[in-house]
Amino acid sequence: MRPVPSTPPPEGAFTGYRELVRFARELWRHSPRRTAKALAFQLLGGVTEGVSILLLLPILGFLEMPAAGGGGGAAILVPDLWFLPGLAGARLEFLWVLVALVAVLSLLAVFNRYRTLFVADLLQGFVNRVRSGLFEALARARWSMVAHRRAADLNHVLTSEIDRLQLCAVSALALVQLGIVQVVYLCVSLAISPAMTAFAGGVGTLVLLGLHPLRKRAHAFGLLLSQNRREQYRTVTDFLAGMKIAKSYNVEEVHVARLGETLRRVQADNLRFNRVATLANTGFQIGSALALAIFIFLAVEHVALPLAEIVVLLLVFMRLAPRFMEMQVGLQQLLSALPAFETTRALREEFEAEREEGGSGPAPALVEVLRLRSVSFTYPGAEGAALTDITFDIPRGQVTALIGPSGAGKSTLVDLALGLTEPSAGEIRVDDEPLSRENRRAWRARVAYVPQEPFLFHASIAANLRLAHPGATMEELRAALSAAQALRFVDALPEGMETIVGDRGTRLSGGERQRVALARALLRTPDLLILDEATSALDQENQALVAQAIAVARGRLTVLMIAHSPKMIEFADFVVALEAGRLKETGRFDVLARDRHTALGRMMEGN
Ligand SMILES: Nc1ncnc2c1ncn2[C@@H]1O[C@H](COP(=O)(O)OP(=O)(O)OP(=O)(O)O)[C@@H](O)[C@H]1O
Repeated sequence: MRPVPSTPPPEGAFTGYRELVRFARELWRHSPRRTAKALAFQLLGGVTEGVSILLLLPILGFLEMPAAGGGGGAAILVPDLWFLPGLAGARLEFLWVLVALVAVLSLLAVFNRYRTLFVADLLQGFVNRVRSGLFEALARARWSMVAHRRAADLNHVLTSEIDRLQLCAVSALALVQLGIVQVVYLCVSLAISPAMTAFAGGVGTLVLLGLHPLRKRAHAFGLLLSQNRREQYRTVTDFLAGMKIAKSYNVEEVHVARLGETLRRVQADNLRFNRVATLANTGFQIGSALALAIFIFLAVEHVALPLAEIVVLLLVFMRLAPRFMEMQVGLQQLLSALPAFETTRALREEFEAEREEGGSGPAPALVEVLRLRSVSFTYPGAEGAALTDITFDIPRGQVTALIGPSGAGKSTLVDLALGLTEPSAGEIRVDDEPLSRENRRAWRARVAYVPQEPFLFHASIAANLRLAHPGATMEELRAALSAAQALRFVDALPEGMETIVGDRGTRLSGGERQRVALARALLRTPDLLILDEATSALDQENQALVAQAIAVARGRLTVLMIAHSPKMIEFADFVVALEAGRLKETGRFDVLARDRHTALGRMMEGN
């Protein structure tokens, strides 16, 4: 199938050079001392590479004057050049010159190896720092800021986009060295013939300036590449997350086709970009061949330089010309990778602006009651409020059941009580202390949460439990498992507590996962235990057992649980019923359940 290129990103002002400056500043800030050392190495590398060509001068001089000095064996005369003061006309043993050449080039090779290792380590450190900086900013950002982002997009920036930064940094340092080598070559060639140097330098500079539109295209291509890669990540992540569903519906091919389409688009974009880039390269090669011919003509016919100097100038020119092209290619490469830096930087700034404060101060302690007062909440970008004017109390040591139809706002309310999000209006108070930006993180340390679909890490059951309490003893782990009605099944596993639960806990059944997650929450001995339909995957018998476990802890444990089944609701002390984001009724379970005019009463009666 013929690849179809993507629609280019909307034409905006070219920002590539500004980004380049920002990138250079960021690289410098990473480690000024080591970056300065790397630049010094590049300088030294550039100078030595440039100067090594000077060694050719005496050898070429020998070619021109082999018999100079007569009968003295293989010796050469040093030509009269300003950068070899006092040596003009001196006799040098040919063999020694060759030895010096080998020695210098060997030293250069050793130095280059050291420099390569140093620069690679510096750049890896830089990339690591950017990656961990972004990861940290993401980890510390407020939940509401992170929740609406697609995991695939974050994964894309944290992995693929940041990997492209390495290319940015390598290209930037290579450009610095290229620039230095270029200057050295220009100096060498200036010493030999200022006129010819002006000619070569002028042609190169004009070509570089003329190729600006191509650099602009490279930058636009970089933006496209970011878009395409993000699409690839979305396709792959969606497929992996829903592989079971895809297989059960026999729609694997849809995902394969979607990825294929993205990959073909990437290929088409690359082809389109490479066509333009290589066209410039070809043009440049033809142009430089033409310039070279003019150069030789001028050197021979008008400037009448000696043969050795013409040969050196030719060498210099033939090294200078492709380097202008290399500079262009390097700049293109850098500009096409720079959008990755911009994406990373912008995302990090966004997260840092939404950094969650607090956490180090004392957490508000739940002594008597958690109060919700006129709480409303609207999701960012949503038209209507998910919760409106909710007021009720969650008394300490009691079990409060949150009930209501799907979409009533139960999970939204749980996120607020958990301190993950903040009310758009109204407030939540732990006793008399309002939950605020400053203490919300610290409050979460006192809350344990068991979600609808509990997440277990790919580790042992013991390691998963110790996330909640790293220093817990084996006895404490067993007690928590026992309270969550999970000890019996864990003991029956061949490796018991050391059993690895698989990716996201897939080696356990849904009910087993929920009970391990409940044990993890209990291990924390929280002020508030929040269960988001945490018993939904349990059978009747286990539901009753968990309900019993929670009932036993009544008085010690404050529980807020989203519940649907009457089995779970009936052991609650208080019930809060929501409907369409509003409080429908609230009160003691026994009072509401007895009243046929209440939603709970009708629900329990129908049971
Ligand atoms: N991230 C979100 N962005 C925008 N709207 C949302 C978001 N999450 C939930 N909503 C909306 O807020 C309302 C309440 O949703 P919520 O998940 O709290 O309901 P729920 O009572 O927990 O439902 P269920 O019992 O089905 O889980 C719904 O109308 C839902 O569409």
